[in-house]
Formats: sequence, C-alpha cells, structure tokens
Amino acid sequence: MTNASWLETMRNVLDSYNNPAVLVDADYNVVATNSNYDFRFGELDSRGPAKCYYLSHGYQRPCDLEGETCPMQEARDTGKRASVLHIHNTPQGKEHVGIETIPIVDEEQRAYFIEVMKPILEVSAEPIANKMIGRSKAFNRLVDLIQRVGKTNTNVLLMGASGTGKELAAQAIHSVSPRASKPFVTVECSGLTDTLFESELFGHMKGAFTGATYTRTGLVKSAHGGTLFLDEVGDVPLHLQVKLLRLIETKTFRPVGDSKPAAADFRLVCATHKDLLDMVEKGEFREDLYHRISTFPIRLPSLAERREDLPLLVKSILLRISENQPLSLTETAQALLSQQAFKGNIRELKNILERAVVLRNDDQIDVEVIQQSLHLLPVNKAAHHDALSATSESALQLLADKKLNLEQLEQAYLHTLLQTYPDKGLVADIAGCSLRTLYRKLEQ
Ligand SMILES: Nc1ncnc2c1ncn2[C@@H]1O[C@H](COP(=O)(O)OP(=O)(O)OP(=O)(O)O)[C@@H](O)[C@H]1O
Repeated sequence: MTNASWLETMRNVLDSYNNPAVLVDADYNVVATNSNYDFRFGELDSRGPAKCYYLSHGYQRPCDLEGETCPMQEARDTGKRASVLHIHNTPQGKEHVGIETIPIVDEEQRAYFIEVMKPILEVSAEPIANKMIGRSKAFNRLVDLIQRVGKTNTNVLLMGASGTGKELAAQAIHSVSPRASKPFVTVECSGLTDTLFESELFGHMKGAFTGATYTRTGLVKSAHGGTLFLDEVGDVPLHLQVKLLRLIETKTFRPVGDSKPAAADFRLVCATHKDLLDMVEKGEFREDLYHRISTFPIRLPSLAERREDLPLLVKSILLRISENQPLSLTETAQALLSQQAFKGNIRELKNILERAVVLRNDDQIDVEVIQQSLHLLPVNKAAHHDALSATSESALQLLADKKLNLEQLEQAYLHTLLQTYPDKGLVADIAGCSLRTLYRKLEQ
C-alpha cells in the first residue's frame, strides 16, 4: 500500500470517531483530520503550520516545553494509549478537551498517533453564567479527576472548604456518568435529626407514626438509578452513621412502617468541609463509614490556590447576576479584589460582587464600590472572637439561665443575624454555612 493510500485509509478510520480526531506523525505534524475536525476547526491548509501544538494552543514549541503534558510523548514512550486534559483554542474560545492518544505504525513501521479530542461540556474555560468555570492548573487537575471518576461507579468523597464548589463538582461527576439521565438527589446532612433521618432518606408509609398522614417517598428511592449526594456528611451524628453504613453496605433500605426492605440503586458522592480523618481519630466519625465513602477522595482547591482564575470567575459571576446588562470591573477594582484572602472562596467572591452590583452607579464597577462592598462584610473572625469574649459572657450566662438547648440557641442566633443583616448570603457567610443549609435550618 502506498503512503497516500494508507493516509486515505487512516482518514476513514478517523471518520469513525464521533469527535474531532487527527493523525499526528512523530514530529508533531498533523497529517490527516476527520470531517468532524474540519467542520469545527476548518480544513488544515487554511490554518497555517500544521504542528499539533500550534493548531491546538498557538504554541511555537511542543506542549511539554510550555509546561503541559504531551500525550503523544507519553504514548510514544510507553507504546500505550495516553489520555490528558488540555485547554484548546477553538473558534468558540478556549475549551477543555479530553485528549486520547493512540500509538500506531504505518506499513513501514513509522510511528503515528491518532488523537481524539472530546470536548468537556460540564465545565468552561470562558465566562459562562451557569457552569463550573476555570483555567488554572489546580482547576484542570480537578476536572481531570472528575472526568476519570465520573465514568465509573466508584464512591467519591469531595473535600474542601466552604464555597469551593463541592456541590457543583458533585453535579459534574453525575453529568459525566452513565447515570446522567437519571436523578441527582442531594441530601443535606447538617441538621438531620433522628426522626428526620429515616423518613427523609428512606421515606415512610401512611400511618407509620403520628402525623404520617400520607406515604412519603424517601430521597434514596428518588435517586434510583442516579446519584445520591450526601452534602456535609461529616455532620451526620455518630449514632446515625451506622444506619448510613448499613444503607451503603447492603444497598437496601426499609421505609419507616414498611415490613419489606427495598433495593437501592445509586452512585454515592459525599462532600465535607471537615477533616474526617481527624474526626475518626477523635472517635467522632466511624472509621468503617469513612473507608466506605472515601474510595476516591478529591480535594477541591481553595480560591487562593487558583487565584489566576479570579478574573474569569468575576466575569462569569457578573454575567450570572446580570445577564442582560454587561457589567465589568475597572482595573483598580479588580486589583483590590485580587488582594482579598477569600476564606469563603467562590461563595464569598459571589457575595462581594452581588453587593457591588446593588451599590454600583455604573456598568463599570469602580474600586470605591468594591471597597464599600467589602466593608459591608462582618468583622473578621479574630475581631469577631474578641468582640465575643468582651461582650458575650453575660449574654451567654443569660442564655444558660434560660436553659436554651443548642437547637433553640441556633434558631435564635440565626434570626438575630437575619434582623441585623438583610442579605441572607451574608448571614450564611457569618454563620459559616451554605445558603441552602441556612434555608434548611430556618425551615426547621
Ligand atoms: N468553578 C466554579 N465556577 C463558577 N462558580 C462556582 C465554581 N465553584 C463554585 N461556584 C459557585 O460558588 C458557590 C458555592 O459553590 P458550592 O455550593 O458548590 O460550594 P460548596 O463547596 O458546596 O459550599 P458549602 O460547603 O458551603 O455548601 C455557588 O454559587 C457556585 O455556583
């Protein structure tokens, strides 16, 4: 077979892929493309030098010299398939792409590589209102792990401080998985009391207990075939952890008041901002449960660890807040923002910007507005603590005299916060919980 006819055959092979695919020689030259690639990126001749690193990234030298992993080199060195996550230039802007590189040889044993480029749609490297956004190395590592584990049925534990995007990551894992067309069901574990736990998770039969006037489907059944997301799993009280363990181990449950157990079919994703291992050591979290839920642990980077994503996040959050009216920050406003510590991570950034949008007089938000928005924040934790110790001893004594239990105290505190600060997002920040948790606690 001549080289030309071999290339023709390879074009047909490339066309069998549903995603853009190219054939690359050992010198990084793209020598053939499939029609999917041509449709998305245009035909090769019109696009300048056909080096893969130039076409995909605009680089003048191979990816590894630009600090990225080169899948072709890995496939060449190992003789096996290699897959990596890259951000490619596309006509739509920058895009996360999962690249799979397959080594092959032509009829004269020369090395070639098929590169299949699967766009990753669950995240975005451009400012888009409703996606998980980022381009930084730390974010890309997270996306790579989500893509890999998403395709499996493995239990995932998402660990990270409040506001780092654990819930978004859990949704992305679900979207990547074969269960994507089935439900994604969140169980907010903080605030689950004994009575709530079983009826929320397992449901109950009509008449199972006083007040059970109807049969209720539990969240485990609602998640059938899909993903069950246990948010703040570290908040499940020790005595209820055994019930959770039983559910995960046996994949069966029994609705309250029902004599028959039912089969559960869900993929488990848990999240926590707590150090579960430390809790295990202190005897606050069951070790067997910890091992069950943490088969594949993923740590979410804090915003401080992915500071280079800040401008991109600002753009997408502003888009989210005001989609019809394009808003932006002046350079000085952006500079002031980038000096913040962001202990509350992306949620804190979102709250600052939301306040700034309310306070602004102009579509270009200036530094004074950001300053004002920052000053609406509560005093920092240390100052909070000092204030607390100075003023609170007598207040706490009063509460002790009233014999308030912790739940009542929590409710009273949250309501006082709401009267003091009208913004619920801010109240959630001060209370150290998510907005969802705040609503849930207020409903109780
Ligand atoms: N990568 C991201 N891109 C855009 N928005 C994000 C990203 N990560 C998080 N957010 C936004 O930040 C906010 C907090 O995210 P999320 O609720 O997923 O965090 P969390 O870690 O689950 O927080 P908590 O533990 O307090 O519940 C949400 O409004 C979410 O949309």
